[in-house]
Parts: sequence; structure tokens; C-alpha cells
Amino acid sequence: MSSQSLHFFTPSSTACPNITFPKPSLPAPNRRLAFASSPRTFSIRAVSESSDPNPAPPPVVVADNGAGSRVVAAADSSSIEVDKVTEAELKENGFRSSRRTKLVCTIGPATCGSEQLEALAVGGMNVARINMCHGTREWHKRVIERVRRLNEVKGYAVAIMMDTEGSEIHMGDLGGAPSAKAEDGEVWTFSVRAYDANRPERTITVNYDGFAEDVKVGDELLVDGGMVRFEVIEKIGPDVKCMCTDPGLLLPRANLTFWRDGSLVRERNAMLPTISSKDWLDIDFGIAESVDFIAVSFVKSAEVINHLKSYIAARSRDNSDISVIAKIESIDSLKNLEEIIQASDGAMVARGDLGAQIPLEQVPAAQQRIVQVCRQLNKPVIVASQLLESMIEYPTPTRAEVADVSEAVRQRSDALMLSGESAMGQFPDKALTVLRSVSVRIEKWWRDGKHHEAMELPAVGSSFSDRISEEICTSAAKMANNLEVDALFVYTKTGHMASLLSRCRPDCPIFAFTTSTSVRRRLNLQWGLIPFRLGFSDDMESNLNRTFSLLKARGMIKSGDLVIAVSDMLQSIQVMNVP
Ligand SMILES: Nc1ncnc2c1ncn2[C@@H]1O[C@H](COP(=O)(O)OP(=O)(O)O)[C@@H](O)[C@H]1O
Ligand SMILES: C=C(OP(=O)(O)O)C(=O)O
Ligand SMILES: [K+]
Ligand SMILES: [Mg+2]
Repeated sequence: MSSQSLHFFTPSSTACPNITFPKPSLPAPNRRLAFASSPRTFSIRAVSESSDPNPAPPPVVVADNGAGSRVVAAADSSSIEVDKVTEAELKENGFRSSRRTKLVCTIGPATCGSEQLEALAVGGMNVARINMCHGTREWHKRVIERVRRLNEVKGYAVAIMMDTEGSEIHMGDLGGAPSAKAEDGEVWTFSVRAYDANRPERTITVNYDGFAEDVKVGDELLVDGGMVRFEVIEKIGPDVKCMCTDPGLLLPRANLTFWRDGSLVRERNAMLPTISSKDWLDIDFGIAESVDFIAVSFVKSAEVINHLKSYIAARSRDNSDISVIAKIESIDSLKNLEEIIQASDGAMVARGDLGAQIPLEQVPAAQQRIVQVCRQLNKPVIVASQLLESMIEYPTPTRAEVADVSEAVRQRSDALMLSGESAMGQFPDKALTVLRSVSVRIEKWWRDGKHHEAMELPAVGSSFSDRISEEICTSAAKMANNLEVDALFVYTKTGHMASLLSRCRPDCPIFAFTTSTSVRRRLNLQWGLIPFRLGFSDDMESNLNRTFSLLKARGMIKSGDLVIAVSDMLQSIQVMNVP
């Protein structure tokens, strides 16, 4: 017989006068009472036969000072921490209408000041992304400091994502100019030469030394996946002369691809390492700054992810684990999709570069597949690039952009990302508002219409205990929908049980209680999770009672609310009304 079995617990006669429970026909030693103190309590538990029958010690409150050391304090109403913006949203709109889709904003010159960062936090930014393609480390360090300070002083919980540059081919900066216009028929020189101040007119530097050798006369050169196009007309040593065939605006450090006979050319540049030497220095910087996520550009295989994860594990301070997000933006990453996602802690559908590597009309199907694989493998997924591109310049989005955002929300991706819209656009706050309101609207439409999808969620855990956790979460999410409960509660040390609940995309929000600040920040990226930091014990009854009183004191729940609770210390499902 296996060491764990699923038990129905008979509540005491006072527990639930209206519901009768099946009498368990289990051997007496395994029968244990669910706590009977709260009315309508009903509990299903998988109990290890060897588990300790003695009650756990009372809970302590653990404060994490952010530097890894822990301080034990007495319980009071301030001993539960939640993001201030989410708290206000919950109180104002109720559980049902709280936003489930998370929002990531790229921080650039338009949003790097404290006031602008705070406006984004108030607008619902869950994660701030810094793109190491642009700016200096000192610049990014200041942004990180400002975000951290806002979190500390103002009670936000914005996580930080650092995005690597990667070693794909791109243009240099334009000698300080914000952009340059390429007109039809003009001849421009793309060169690997390093210029000092006197760069000739219509000359663009390229970061990859093998550029002139890789291209051939007649190749098509695409800037930013086709925003501007050139044809290679002549090669003179390190200089490649190109004629503009599709005019447009050249932006600093724009990505370059070249195409021959309708296919992307991958010559020696395909051998460039995914993580360049500059990227490794940026990664050291990210570890030193304890960023929450590192997004890796142009991932080709699972190997590089595994390598980076062990590099981080060997260097980061304990208690501040960093999640590795694989950016899916190349043909190779699509080929090795399942194994890359399996190795990563999450993925990004990086449609900007992906659309430069595969025909544009294939990008929507790729997005659908990436989102599906991530959800099946229980990894958070971000849909990125050009969601609201026109809002870089205009205060309202196009109808097509709103439809695109809706589609990503309808696919139940974990998060949506702003790039240029928030980094250098004129209307970062308005763009964030559009993401927020479209998310809330589509999520409501989906819940009200009971559009529960039939996505198969395969077993992801390998151990029997993990399988039990998965079954518990799947069942709890289903019960939550059928019983129309107000919230799911999950007590989780590592965040894993919370992500398993999130994966089921239930109708109600998921309150995820965790003891560590860094786990709490990382849960910010996942669909439907409202992360709280709270010290708790293995005694679920006392955890629940304490949580109820802390949340009631803050006006976040009220007597009578129906809650389903699960935990990763004690594998159980409990259904109860808040006393
Ligand atoms: N740290 C920064 N400093 C200056 N400009 C930035 C910064 N981050 C982003 N930008 C600007 O915002 C644009 C959009 O950001 P993003 O999509 O992250 O980069 P990219 O366009 O290189 O893929 C960039 O092209 C750049 O012009
Ligand atoms: C998000 C992307 O990456 P980056 O902005 O770093 O090019 C993308 O290519 O869509
Ligand atoms: K990048
Ligand atoms: Mg990219």
C-alpha cells in the first residue's frame, strides 16, 4: 500500500448542519478531524501515514529584511504584506473584478524617474523590465534603486526583470541621434569599422565583425524585422553598400537580419554564443542587484538555460533566487521549444525579433503554441512587443491593437508587456491603462460566459507527492468554479502550489501566502495570483484563523466570504466561510 492516501474528514456535528458527508470507511488510525471551529468547514486531505499527529507550534511572523536574514516578530495587523495597489483594487472592485493578467513595463527615458515609476506602479505595473541593450549599468542601477525604494516606502511590490542584450546582429547607436530617416533609393553604408566623431553621412555601424563576409550582393537587409528594408548592392572590404527599398525610420541599436531567396540567412552569425561576454557582465550585475528575473535573449537550446541557472545558483545569496525567463525569438528556439521551456522558469513570446526570423503570418500561431506549452508545463508566459505600438505616438490605440491585446488575454497568458510604449513613448500611463482595462474586460467576458476551456493539463511533477499537489490544485480550482467561491487561499513556501493553482486559471482570485519577499515578488508575474507575505506554521487551522483576522482587520475579506484553502505543508483542501 502506498504511503499516502486521500481522506475525507468528517467534520464535527457543529461544523456543517446543512451538508452531510460520506462516512469514511478508512482504518481508524488514519481518521483525523478537520478543524471544527469555523462553521461550514469541510476538508479533504491526503495524509502521510507517517505524518506527525502532534499539533504544530503556533505561527511566528517572519520579517525578511531583504538581505537574507530573518527577524522574528510578534503577530499584529501589519504582519501581512500585500501590494498596496492590489489591496485598493480588491477593496474597490471586489474579488471577482480584480485583474488576473499581469503587466510588465519596459523602463526607459520616458519612465525612469521616481514619479513616473510610481505612476506606473499605481497603474498596475507588476514587473519593471530593464533592457540591457540600451543605457549603461549605472543608469539601470538607479532605476532598480528607485523601484526598490518605492516598494519599501510606498508599499508597492514591483518585481525587476533584467533582459540581456544577446549577441545577434544589430546596428550601433546613431552617433547620439534619436533616429535617422532612410529614403527610397538612397545608398547607405553598413560597416564594422569603428568610427570616432567623424562618421560619414548615411553610415551605420554593425556590432558583428563577420557581417561583410556573411552577406552577399543581392541579399535583402531587414532593419527591425522589416520596418526598413535595403538591398545589398556592393561589398568593399568592411563596408557593405545597401540601397533602401522600403523607406522608414532607423532607430539606435535596431536589430538586423538578412534574407536570401525568401529565407533568413544564418551564416557564421548562427555560431555566436547566446550569452555574450558583455551579457555575462550584465548577469553578474543582475545577481549583485538581486533582480527577480533574468530574461535571456535569443535562446537556442535548453543547455544555455541550464548553464545560467547553475551559474546563478552558485553565486546568488540564499533566499534571493532569480527566475530565468527564456525569450522565444528565433527559429532555433521554436525548434527546441518544449525542452527550453522545461528548463526555464518561464518564457517570453518576443514577437519583435520572432517576426524578423519567421514570416509575420506565422507569428500568431507560434504565440498560441508557446502560450499553450508554457501553461501545460506550468511556466509563466509573457506576450511581448508591439501590443500598443501606435501609442508610442498617439494617446489611443488602434482597434487592431486592442484586438491583439484581447487575444493574448483570451489565451490566458500570464502577462502582457509594454516595450517602446513605456520606455520612450509619449503616453506610458495611458498605454498601461489600455492593457489593464482590456484585461479586466476580457477576463470578465470569459468568466461570465463560463468559457472554461478544455485545455489538457498534463502531470508535470515526477514524485508521487508532487502528483498529489497537482491533483489537489486541479480539484480545488474546479471546486472553486463549481461552488463559485470568493477566493482560493494557498499557503506555499516555494510558490509551487500557487503556480499549480494559477495554471488552472480559476474564476476567483488566488491569495498566495508565502514567507519570503523574493518568492512573493516572483509570484507577481503569474496569472491570477495575489501574493502576500506572511509568516505561517504547519498548523492550518491556526494559519487560517490568523489570516482571516489579519485580512478582516484590513477590510480585505468579510464574514461569510466563501474560501477554499490548500497548502503545501499539509496536502489538503478545505472549504469554509470566513467566520
Ligand atoms: N534604457 C534605455 N535607454 C534608452 N532608450 C531605451 C532604454 N530602454 C528602451 N529604450 C528605447 O525604447 C525602445 C523600445 O524598447 P525595447 O523594445 O526594450 O528595445 P528594442 O527596441 O531594442 O527591442 C528602444 O528601441 C529604445 O529606443
Ligand atoms: C522583447 C523582445 O526583445 P528585445 O526588445 O530585447 O529585442 C522582442 O524581440 O520582442
Ligand atoms: K534585450
Ligand atoms: Mg528581441
